[in-house]
Amino acid sequence: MTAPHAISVHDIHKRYGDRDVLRGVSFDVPRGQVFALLGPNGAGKTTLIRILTTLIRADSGTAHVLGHDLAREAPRVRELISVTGQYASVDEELTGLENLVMIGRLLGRTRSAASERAGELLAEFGLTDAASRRVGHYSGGMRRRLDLAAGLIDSPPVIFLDEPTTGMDTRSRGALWDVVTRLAGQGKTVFLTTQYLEEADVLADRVAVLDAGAIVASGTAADLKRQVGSESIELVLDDGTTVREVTDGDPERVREVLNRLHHRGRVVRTFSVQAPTLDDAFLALTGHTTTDRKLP
Ligand SMILES: Nc1ncnc2c1ncn2[C@@H]1O[C@H](COP(=O)(O)OP(=O)(O)OP(=O)(O)O)[C@@H](O)[C@H]1O
Repeated sequence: MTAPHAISVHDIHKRYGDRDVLRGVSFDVPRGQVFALLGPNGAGKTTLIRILTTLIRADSGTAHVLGHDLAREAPRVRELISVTGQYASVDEELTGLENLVMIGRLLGRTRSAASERAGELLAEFGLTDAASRRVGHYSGGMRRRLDLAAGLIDSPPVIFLDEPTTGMDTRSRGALWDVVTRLAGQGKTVFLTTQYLEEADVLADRVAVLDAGAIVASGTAADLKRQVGSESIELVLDDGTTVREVTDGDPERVREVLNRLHHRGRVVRTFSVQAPTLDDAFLALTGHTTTDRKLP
């Protein structure tokens, strides 16, 4: 028998009132991979994480973590996972070190074992210098890293991160990306949700795109980018309107866009070349942008 996948999701449905938030979601995450669920606000990402971490139940469908059925073996699943949400859950009144020691003690470690593990994690997450500072004085990025460290005291094999870098500046985002890369290097399976195409591209072995509760595309980031195109141009016209087009680095396609605007008598004020955004991906994959479609 082959070893079960780290995460296996089959035909999950979830409805709130008359709103179908998840509409038959299925995918597998092999062990030791980083999997990114990419989608805009309200797509259903947090709802799916809450289901997979046993906080809420799906209306129908099945899901397994390392072969354990979420519906029948929730306590076992909880031993195998850690989950870090969008809001830090550590105590602001305590120092970083005190927070981790306290959680270690709650998990049944002796004081010296808890301190030792806390020291290891603080070092691993670049927080040693801030160990004896109160968390209330940490930056958002430092808190998020401490929060993630708090979930890793017992070194669970499967790690869920809900939008781990939303609202972070570029430096904190880079620091968190390093942490995720290191966890993957240790053989952990990481499931993360994100609104950033670039984040999925940098971190994930496989990406699934969630749109209004359904997976509309999945594959490697390279597969996805092939469908989306590698480059877009953004033009601001003299009346202030913005035009974006995927051009894939092809000068001919840039010329076509400029000619078209010229024939329509439009004057281009500025011109920039950009990597595709989540909006470009959505437009290419679904025919609509992230904002022009509401849930059914
Ligand atoms: N407990 C709830 N009761 C009713 N509706 C809910 C509940 N939780 C989520 N929803 C709705 O389900 C939809 C999906 O929400 P969800 O939080 O899963 O999206 P998301 O992709 O994580 O977005 P975000 O990036 O905003 O967290 C939203 O329209 C939300 O309003």
